[in-house]
This record gives sequence, C-alpha cells and structure tokens, in this order.
Amino acid sequence: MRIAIGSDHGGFNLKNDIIKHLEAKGIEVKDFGTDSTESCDYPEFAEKVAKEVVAKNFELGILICGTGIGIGIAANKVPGVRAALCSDTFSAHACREHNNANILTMGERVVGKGLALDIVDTFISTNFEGGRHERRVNQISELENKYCK
Ligand SMILES: O=C[C@H](O)[C@H](O)[C@H](O)COP(=O)(O)O
Repeated sequence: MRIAIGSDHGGFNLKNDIIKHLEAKGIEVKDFGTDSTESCDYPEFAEKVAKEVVAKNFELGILICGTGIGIGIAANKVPGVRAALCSDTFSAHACREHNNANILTMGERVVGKGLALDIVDTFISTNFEGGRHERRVNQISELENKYCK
C-alpha cells in the first residue's frame, strides 16, 4: 500500500508521527509537505495530496491541519476525492466501509497522538463494503458531475 500525506503547520507534528508509525509497519508514505511549523495555507497541501490520490498514484491519502476541517473542505473540492474528517475509530471504519473515503483528515489540535494512530490504522485496514453503499457513492459522483464544472 502507498499513502500520500500532507499537512499545514497546524498538523506538521502529528503528520511526522504518522509517517514514522506507518514506515515502522513497512508502509510506503510520501510526504507532500509542509516541511515545518512555519505558518502556511492548507489548500496548497490539500490539492497536492488530492491530485495524487485521484490519479491513483497512491491508494489512500492522509491530511492533517489544526482541526482537519479546512484541509478536508479543500480536498473535497477536487473531483473524485471523498475526504472524511475522523476523530474516532468508529468513523474511521465507517468512512471506508460505507463511503469508500479515499482521504482521511484529522486535527492535530483535536486528537492526541495515540488516538490518531489508531484512527490511521483503522482507516487503512478497512475495505469498502460495496452493495447498497456503492449505489450511494455512485450518487455522490453524479452530484459531482452535475455541479462541478
Ligand atoms: O481548518 C483550518 C486548520 O485548522 C488550520 O490549521 C488553522 O486554521 C490554522 O490556524 P492558525 O493560522 O491560527 O495556526
């Protein structure tokens, strides 16, 4: 599995913890920045990771900012992205199984490191269930086709 990861300054430290955690498990992770805690703007890093995931250069993406909200809103503007903000493992499981989420977003100012790593593990190890959920995810794509010109 290959994972694309990115953050703004507000998610920089948690992003590094996640990279270390995934690499220790032998998972390939590519870091699309930012590279320090110096203030920056999250849409830039959301777009970098979103483009890679939609192009299928990576199976999944992870985006971290202070809350996980802004970077997720930005990523969801890229057609084909289904970014899910998670602060608990139940949501991390459900967003993969039901929504086929392809990007996980979290807030470094919201979740502690231990919980965040559990959320990551749940997200990357859960598969899309298909069936009735596939019909609904297809309807999301239809909305995208209708409104995203
Ligand atoms: O949704 C936005 C993110 O949480 C940002 O990380 C946050 O707004 C950055 O705030 P500040 O510039 O005050 O560090």
